[in-house]
Amino acid sequence: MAAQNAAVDSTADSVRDREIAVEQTHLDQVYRRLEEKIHEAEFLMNDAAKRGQVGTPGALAERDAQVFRAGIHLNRLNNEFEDFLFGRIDLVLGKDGERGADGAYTSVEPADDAIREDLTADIAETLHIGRIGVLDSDYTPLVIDWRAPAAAPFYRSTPKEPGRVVRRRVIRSKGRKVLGVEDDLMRPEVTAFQDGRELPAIGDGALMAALGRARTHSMRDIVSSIQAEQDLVIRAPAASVAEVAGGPGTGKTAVALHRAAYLLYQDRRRYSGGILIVSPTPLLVAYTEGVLPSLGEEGQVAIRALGSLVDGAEATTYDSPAVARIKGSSRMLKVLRKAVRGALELGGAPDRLRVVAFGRRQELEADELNRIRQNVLSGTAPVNLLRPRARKLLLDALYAKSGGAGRHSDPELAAELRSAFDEDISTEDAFIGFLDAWWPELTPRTVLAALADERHLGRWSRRDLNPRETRQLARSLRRVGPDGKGPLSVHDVALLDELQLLLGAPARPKRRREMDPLDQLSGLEELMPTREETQWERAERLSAERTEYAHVIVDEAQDLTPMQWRMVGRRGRHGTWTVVGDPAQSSWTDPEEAAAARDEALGSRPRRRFTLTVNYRNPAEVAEVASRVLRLAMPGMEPPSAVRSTGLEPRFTAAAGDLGTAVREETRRLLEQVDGTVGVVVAMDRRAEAAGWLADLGERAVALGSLEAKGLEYDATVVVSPAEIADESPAGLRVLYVALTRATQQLTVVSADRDKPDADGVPELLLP
Ligand SMILES: Nc1ncnc2c1ncn2[C@@H]1O[C@H](COP(=O)(O)OP(=O)(O)OP(=O)(O)O)[C@@H](O)[C@H]1O
Repeated sequence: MAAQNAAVDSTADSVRDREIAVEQTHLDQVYRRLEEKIHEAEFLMNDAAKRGQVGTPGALAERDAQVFRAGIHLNRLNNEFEDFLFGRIDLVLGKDGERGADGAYTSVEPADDAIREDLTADIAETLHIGRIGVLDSDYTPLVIDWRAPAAAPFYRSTPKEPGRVVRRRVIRSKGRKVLGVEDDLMRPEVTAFQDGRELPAIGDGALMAALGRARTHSMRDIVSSIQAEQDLVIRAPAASVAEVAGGPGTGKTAVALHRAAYLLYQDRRRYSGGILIVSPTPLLVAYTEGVLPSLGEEGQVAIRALGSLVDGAEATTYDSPAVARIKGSSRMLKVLRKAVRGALELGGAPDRLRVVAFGRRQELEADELNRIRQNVLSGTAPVNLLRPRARKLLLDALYAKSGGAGRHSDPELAAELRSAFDEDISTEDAFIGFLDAWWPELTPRTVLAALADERHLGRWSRRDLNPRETRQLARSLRRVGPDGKGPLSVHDVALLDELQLLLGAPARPKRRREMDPLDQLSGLEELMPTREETQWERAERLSAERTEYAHVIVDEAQDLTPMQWRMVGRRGRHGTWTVVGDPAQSSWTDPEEAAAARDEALGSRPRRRFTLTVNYRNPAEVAEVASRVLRLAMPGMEPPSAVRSTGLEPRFTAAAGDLGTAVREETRRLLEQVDGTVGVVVAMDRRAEAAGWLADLGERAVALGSLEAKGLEYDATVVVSPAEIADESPAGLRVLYVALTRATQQLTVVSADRDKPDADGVPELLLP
């Protein structure tokens, strides 16, 4: 019997080896073609460099453009050289037998006679799928870009709805070497033939192999194993708003990133306006940053944390939940509106204006000045932009007092007199000094600093915040210092953005440019690089200055506060949107207020809703423990179904003495058991302490505050004192749900006394 099994194994091995060799031959052919293309690009670069020596402005511009294009080309090819061919589908003949622009048959359904009555069929087409498309010199497709319509069956086909696909294959390769293949049969009942030989099926499927891999500190793309329900979202038309809901681990972040790459592929011109991906934390940005380059997309997509959305501001701290709740609430809008007006009067605004006009002293008293200020402020324009109007009304009032208005009946002479008067006064030092103090140019940071004074804030917030909230808010803003340049919190950044809008951009001094002969040619300026700036620098500068995007993708959307929705909304006023989130993971306490702000940001655009239902991250054993908290946090809400099981039950331990020692021990144990990362999730207040606990355990172990764990995942996690996390804020149970759903393999829960663990160490909150 053993001998018979060995024979079967060796036959299987030889079929596998043969299939690997088949794919290797194809990959070799693709690399040969890629090398040819790289030579072409290099030739372009050299040719362009030669033109540069000619030196006329036209030749210079052409050179720049060519170098730019060839550079991108080369860069993409080099980047995608690693592991770029990952899939293959074998298909039977399509219904109409027609081919599309990429050379592949277009029909999704099989021809009537494609599968014979005896359930045999011939493979009519084999397509290889990769990160970019590669055509052979005769334009036959060697590799189809994963985003091309012809690649859709690779993702969409299921045994239930196979379409033309008989076999789907995932190819694993490293560099130029094919390492393995994993096949799924979409029509297991059919025996298919290719070149007279029966089509074999190898391996246990690619998805499980991908899910079981150890995690590092960077997210991987899922391009070789996107599932059908995810593919529907990735390829959804971008006409309006795609709203994607799904529990933890259903691939929302992965889908959002792949969608960005897909949209760019579909319509690069339309999305030249840029795609913005908004992430809740810098940790999640760092975690996901590598995915788009691995999909061949860089440059057009900006991934920004909520705390880095405003240029020149970078959030480095977190507010307590109570303060976050105040700063995030839409009530702040009214407070800020009053603050920008009120801030004008701070800094010792003079209560009298004295100037000399036409040789006589003119004065405006406090009540007149006040009337003028109120009159100007009755306008809705941003406060800094109202300054010219304030100046004009001051001059009007002074002119009226001077009696100049009645001096000439001739309108022309009267106008001349008035203009001489205005010029006389507005160049006077006393007037200039007065205006600067009485209507200062405000910056968002100075107003934010002004809010830190409880007396001032009390005046502006009287109707909208209670005295306790006012005190808490003022105290928290003291951190930003008198000039507003101190450390900012994530929620401060949304306030700064709102203030920027309410104040209007302060007039920036224009950058001086050297004289350029091309400046005389109208219209060319936009096309031509200036002397001080290369095309590359210019592209970088434009993307840094960009504040509006063609498409905005919001990840972890359930967490945006109303003020953050306003900030993000402004960045996609004219764009289309993809919004992904899970209400059960929301750390925001007032979901209705946030929903209203979200509706306002998304406007009346039609919405398409999608739901993702399968948890690819957590083993069933971990998901079951997390679902106990979901029941408490969101009664009636169904968790997604976990796709795999490890047989490893989560471990519960009650810290007998020092909590730190227990956590350290558990972390050390897990580090021995998994190859990848271990995340230790603690209440926000314990972050620094927890970092100390893990100090010498190496880079694979990371301590995180509960809010920082958003969107991340680790091979194993240690969740420390569930009760402490749950008690942190009114949304604490949902935050705990997030913490419990980070593990891809193992979960350990360490309880403290307040968790009231039972005899087995299971904390009260996690009892079945
Ligand atoms: N089709 C897939 N093939 C392979 N891996 C997948 C697939 N879909 C999701 N994953 C993996 O599952 C994990 C969870 O994905 P992701 O982080 O995108 O989920 P999420 O819905 O954003 O989770 P959360 O709401 O908890 O942040 C990741 O490791 C991701 O790579």
